[in-house]
Formats: sequence, C-alpha cells, structure tokens
Amino acid sequence: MLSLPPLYPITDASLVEPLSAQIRRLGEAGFPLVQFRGKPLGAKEQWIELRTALAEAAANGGWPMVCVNDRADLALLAAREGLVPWGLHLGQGDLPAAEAKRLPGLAEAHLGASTHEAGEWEAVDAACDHAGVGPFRGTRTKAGHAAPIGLEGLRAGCAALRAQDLAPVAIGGLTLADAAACFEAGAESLAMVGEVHRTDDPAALGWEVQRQRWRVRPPFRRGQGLAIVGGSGAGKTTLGRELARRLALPFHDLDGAIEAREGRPVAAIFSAGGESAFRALESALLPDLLATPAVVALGGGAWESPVNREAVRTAGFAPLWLAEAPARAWVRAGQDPNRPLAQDRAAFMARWAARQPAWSLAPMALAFGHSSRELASALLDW
Ligand SMILES: Nc1ncnc2c1ncn2[C@@H]1O[C@H](COP(=O)(O)OP(=O)(O)OP(=O)(O)O)[C@@H](O)[C@H]1O
Ligand SMILES: O=C(O)C1=C[C@@H](O)[C@@H](O)[C@H](O)C1
Ligand SMILES: [Mg+2]
Repeated sequence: MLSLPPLYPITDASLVEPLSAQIRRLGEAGFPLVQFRGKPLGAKEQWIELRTALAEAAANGGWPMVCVNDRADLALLAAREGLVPWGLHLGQGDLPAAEAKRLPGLAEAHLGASTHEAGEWEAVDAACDHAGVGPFRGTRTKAGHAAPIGLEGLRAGCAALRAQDLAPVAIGGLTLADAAACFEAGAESLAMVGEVHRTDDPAALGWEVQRQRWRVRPPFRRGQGLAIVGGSGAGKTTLGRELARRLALPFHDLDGAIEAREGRPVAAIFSAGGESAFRALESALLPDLLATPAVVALGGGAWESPVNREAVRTAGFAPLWLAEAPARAWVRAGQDPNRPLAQDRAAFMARWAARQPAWSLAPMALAFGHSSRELASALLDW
C-alpha cells in the first residue's frame, strides 16, 4: 500500500493568502505532501498559482510534493512544462483515473479518488493508489457535499479500500480531536483544510497527528531491525544512534562502516574511485549490517539501489524514511567537505527530488522542527 503522511493538508482558496504561498508555508512547516485545491477560482488563476507552487517545489528538492485536485488539464499542462505533480485527485464527476493515467507525463502520478458511500468504496478505479473517504462530518469548506459518514462509515470505507490495496485518506471537517479514532478506524492519513489553516502552528498540529498515528500503528515492532533512509543531512545518523540506544540494539552507520572498512573518509573514496566505487562498497557492506537486528542508518544515496532495498526487505528490517524538508537538510549538510554530493545547492536539490519517489516507498517519520531525541521519544511512545 502507498505510504502517506499522517496529515495531508489541502489549500483553501477562500483565504487571502495565495495558494502557492500556502503550499510554500506548509512545506516549510515540514509537510511533505500538500493538495492543491483551487476551487472556486478560475482556470487562469489556478494555473498561475499551480505553476508557481510546482516551480518553487522543484527548486527546493521536490518539497512539498503537490497533488492537484480535480484539474487533470492543469496537471497535464504542468507536466508539459517538466513540472510533473506528485499526483492528481479526482472526484466522482472528474476525468476517470484510468484516462488521466494516459495523459502524457502523468503515467507515474499518484492518482486518488473521492469516495462517499458503499458502492463507491468497493469500486475504485484500478489506476488509483489512494482514495478519500468522507465526509467524516459536515464541513464548511465544501458546499453541497454528501451525507456525513461518521466513524462507522469511515471504518467500512477504510476496510473496503484496504482490501483493494488503496491507502485510505479520511476527510471532512476533521480536527486533531478526531485523529486517534480515525486512525483506529483504518485511515492511513487525515486530509484537513479548516483545521490546518485555522491554527497558527501547523507544524505542531502535524506533529500531534503523527504521534496519534504511531500510537495506533507503530512503524516497527520491538526487536525488529530498523533501516533509516532519507536525504543527506536529514538526521539519519543522529536519530539512528538515539533509537538504537533506547531500543538496546546495535547501531550501524553505513557510511561509517564503509569508512572503517576502507580506512579513509567518504570524500577520499569518491575522489579515488568516483561515485560508482562508493556505491559498490555500499551494496557489498550493507548485508553484513543487516545480519542481526540493529538500527542501521543508510547513506543519503543508498536507498536508490533496488539491490539495497531488497537486502533490507529480505532481512526483515522495517524501513523508515526520515522525511526532512530538504532546505533544512541543506543548512546542516551543505558544503560539508566529507559529503561530496552536497557541495552545490541546485545539484543537491535536484538529486533530492529525484530520490524522493524511492524514499517515499517507506513509511515516513517527520521531524517538524523537533530534535532527534524528541523524534525518538515519539517513535517509541507505544
Ligand atoms: N532533528 C534535528 N534537528 C536539528 N538538527 C539535527 C536534527 N537531526 C540531525 N541534526 C543535525 O544535522 C546534522 C546532520 O545530521 P546527520 O549526520 O544525522 O544526517 P544524515 O541524515 O545522517 O546525513 P548523511 O546522509 O549525509 O549521512 C548533524 O549536525 C546533526 O546534529
Ligand atoms: O547523498 C549521497 O549520495 C551520499 C550521502 C552520504 O550519506 C554518503 O553516503 C555519501 O556522501 C553519498
Ligand atoms: Mg549519516
């Protein structure tokens, strides 16, 4: 099943703040995925805002990922400009997902559907990988909406979607107080409009919703090995060391293990044999670190290799994507002399954007500005 963030913010076109500014602000707050909902604005304004938002995200490591609501035409136009959105969310009356998938540039886009009742829950277009389930309750942000489904409806909808391997997204007037019940009812993610724009601290809201999800569905089992993946400077080594200490498991840092084995720093390995020599060492050493349960922090590029991903899977380790905002990671790792691929900001961001689809195969952990210690505590609070 597709891995989604615990909280999925949606833009609100009734606000004075332009949609592109909302997306920038939510990305900076630490949200990896935001839905661009431009209704009821006209096509011209929606297009300007969408293009601005996608261009800004592209220059910032593909963060946040943007899912376009309703407008396959605008998603297509964006893709034609090389600004392929993360996904496209389609309502019951919009272009069918299977047709949207045929549009040039959108074959890889994540397609979502809106579902409101039995019948719709069981018959989602096979081209989709996630679907909204709602409305949970009546909401002022959507006029003429379907009847509220409440907790029982949500439970039935989520079960039907999960049976089709679709990630269920609860939606419709949700607040923080609903989070635990919605996750217990089977939601993978909570979509919010009102609550996320009402608060003056959306990061705190995102953090609390994440905690609720982990309490209901821990991202790994005690005793199970953990493989932390994500970009350079995300904090994998720091978090990994902290988690290992608290779990009383060994800690291995893949970069550190390579340096110990080779007797020289990462930068020296890169200058002597190039990136390919380093990648070969990564793949050769990783299985040793996965031999017994441990917390393993992978290097920034290690998860791109299908061989390494398969090694983690067959070892029974739980992968965890430390999904940090790339702008924050750059401040920490940028121009570090021992990080050869973190020297030029534009190249760092382009690489981050290219790697994000692979990282996002793993369940994510979001820091929202918290320290590694706080993140470790939240991850173990179950
Ligand atoms: N949550 C956090 N808040 C603030 N600073 C952090 C956080 N996590 C890590 N840092 C700091 O950021 C820097 C980079 O962290 P770290 O080395 O753990 O990243 P990494 O993901 O392992 O990077 P790489 O892939 O290059 O090995 C360190 O100085 C660390 O102390
Ligand atoms: O982003 C990358 O590809 C890298 C990140 C570091 O962790 C090291 O593994 C090395 O510098 C390569
Ligand atoms: Mg590291």
